[in-house]
Amino acid sequence: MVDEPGKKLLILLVDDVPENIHVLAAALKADYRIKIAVNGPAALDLAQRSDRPELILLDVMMPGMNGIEVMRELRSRPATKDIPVIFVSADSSEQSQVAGLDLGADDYLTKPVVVPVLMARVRNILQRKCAEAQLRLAAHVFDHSGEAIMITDRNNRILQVNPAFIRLTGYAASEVRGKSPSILASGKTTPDEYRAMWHSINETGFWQGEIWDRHKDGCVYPKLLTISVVRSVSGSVDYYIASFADISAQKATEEKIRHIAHHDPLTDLPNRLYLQISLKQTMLLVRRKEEEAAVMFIDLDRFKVINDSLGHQVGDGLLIEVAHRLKESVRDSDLVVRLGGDEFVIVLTDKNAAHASAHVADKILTALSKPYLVNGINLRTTPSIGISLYPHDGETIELLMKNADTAMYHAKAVGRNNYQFFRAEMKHLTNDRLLLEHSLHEALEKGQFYLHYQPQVKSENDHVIGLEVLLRWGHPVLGNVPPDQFIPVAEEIGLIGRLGEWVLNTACSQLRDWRSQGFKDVRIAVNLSVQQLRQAHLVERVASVLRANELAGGDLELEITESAAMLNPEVAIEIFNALRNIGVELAIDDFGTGYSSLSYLKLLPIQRLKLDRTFVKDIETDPNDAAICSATIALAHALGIEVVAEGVETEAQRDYLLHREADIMQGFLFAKPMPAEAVPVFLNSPRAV
Ligand SMILES: Nc1nc2c(ncn2[C@@H]2O[C@@H]3COP(=O)(O)O[C@H]4[C@@H](O)[C@H](n5cnc6c(=O)[nH]c(N)nc65)O[C@@H]4COP(=O)(O)O[C@H]3[C@H]2O)c(=O)[nH]1
Repeated sequence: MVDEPGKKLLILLVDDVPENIHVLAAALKADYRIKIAVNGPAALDLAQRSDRPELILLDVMMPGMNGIEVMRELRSRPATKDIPVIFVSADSSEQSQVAGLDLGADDYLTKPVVVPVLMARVRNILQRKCAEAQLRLAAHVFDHSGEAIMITDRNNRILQVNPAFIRLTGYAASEVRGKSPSILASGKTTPDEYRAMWHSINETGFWQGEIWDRHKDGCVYPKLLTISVVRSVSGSVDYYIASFADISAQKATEEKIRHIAHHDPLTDLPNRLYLQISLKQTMLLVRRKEEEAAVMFIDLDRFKVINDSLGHQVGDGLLIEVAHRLKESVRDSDLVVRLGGDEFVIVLTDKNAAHASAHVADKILTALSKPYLVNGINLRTTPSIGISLYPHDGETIELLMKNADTAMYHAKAVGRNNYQFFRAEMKHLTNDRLLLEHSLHEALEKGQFYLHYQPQVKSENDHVIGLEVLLRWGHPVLGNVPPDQFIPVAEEIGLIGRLGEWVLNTACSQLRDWRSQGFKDVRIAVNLSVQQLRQAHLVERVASVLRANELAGGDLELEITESAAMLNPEVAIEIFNALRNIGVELAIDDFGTGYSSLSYLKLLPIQRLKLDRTFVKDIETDPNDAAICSATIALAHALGIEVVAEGVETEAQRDYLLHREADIMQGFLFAKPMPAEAVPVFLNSPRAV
């Protein structure tokens, strides 16, 4: 029986004499709800209804079933056995009172009832019953609480613990009774933390917080602990009540959420948010230890091309492997972060961060340039790395990141697959790149592109047999932007497909013009980007352009760089075969700079290899380059493929290549790339027989 606030307690009056009932009801009705029964059976019936009385005033002498019998019946029934009963009887003998109390009555009143006495007895019994009910409830809560509860005395010795405590700590009650709660301590909570806890308990009578305890089996676990003080009326401490719950699961969830917030889901590397937090700490630490930090920005060269042409799954697989290789290239204490896309950042600290980061950059260049096998596809990529140093290149995170990014762009601009330290004069570069991207988008519509043609001659007789088509961009502000600079950007921003198509259309229509002017024997050689190679219906598009300009397949040679062909050799073989089926000739460009696999080279249905001009350049002075040229020519001839030597500038180079039987030559020695209108003049000149 626990008081329900606002609801009066119910008393059942049992008496066969209406006057008696009247007296009792008049006395009690102001403070209690009243129900009346005029005989025993009616009393029993009302006593076990759901609206059960909290107290019964029971007359002893009644006709039929007397009060004693009613009492016995009440005590025998589970629903009514605990209802307090006061006997009200005209029999004031001691014997009768004792008999009634023996039967289990809670009190005994004699008639005529003295109202104040009646009121006091009723109040006392109800208060006592209420207190008992509350105690029962508290005991139930103590025994069945999911939280461990521990009661200690004023000296903080354990008095009582509940079953949840036993479950949670592993200790039996008998093992802890009389002991200090420090038996549970793990050693992980510091003396300072305990001091703060006791300060709060003594000052406010309450403390709540997380501490680490040790289970009896030795496991350490976190718990949320609440301690409150129970004081006596005089204010002195009687007890401390501690309740606690194991929050390992909650902690694990929190940890998981923190991990998700701070990590990149694809590679599981820390993310940008984590980098911000960690870099701040690194900067403080480095300053204290008088060291330096390096922030290395790493971007994969032409990742977009791989992603767009081979699909996101392959792109994702590549990023996971790159993340793995980056981790392998640094010490455990260095931080490797994925910013997003193909951008990674490494932060390392050292007494000499420039030296350390150069060493790491070298390792990364080697590690990331090795071949990848993703979803059964052989891939190659290289990184461009920009490095900024703290405190030298910036005192804030923003500046360090910006400068490393600028240095990375510089690494890209000077040819990719290298690393660059930030230098103040690089700052203008980022703006240039943004301007370049922006301008490229509108360059086609604004008609800023045009073509140049560079003759290719047969080595043995200088006959012009072909013209390489070279794209030019004349920007009103930037001037003539070299294709080496804008073509990679066009690839990255996804413009190369449209641009390549424009080149093919324009060059084919130009060749038709020349054909109509009587130049029958030259073909054109058009460069094809890796993205075009993967374009849907490439072969149909090429066929349709040829048809539209009344050209045969053999009038067109398509040049694909070695690295583009080897990006996915199986696909390249398939597309090359389809192009061969419509008669188009095929050449591998920049041969020697990539990583051709000979087994694939044999399978590619190509007619020509173009020996890269970097080898031709030093052919007379560098024995390595000379050896590469000779070997390439021999290899190509063994496979029945012609060799075009690029960048021939001197007679000596020409003689050397002629001697090594290079089939075709191209270079400034014969002619520089020229506008379309200069071509007929050149073709008619006595040199180009
Ligand atoms: N130093 C020297 N250079 C010589 C000599 N003879 C020719 N060259 C240059 O060598 C490059 C030959 O083109 P590439 O290897 O296909 O290399 C090309 C090609 O990869 C790319 N490119 C040009 N036009 C296009 C195009 O329409 N589509 C695509 N996808 N790429 C293109 O841009 C690259 C650079 O083109 P360019 O700057 O026009 O540079 C041209 C040409 O001007 C020489 O004797 N000495």
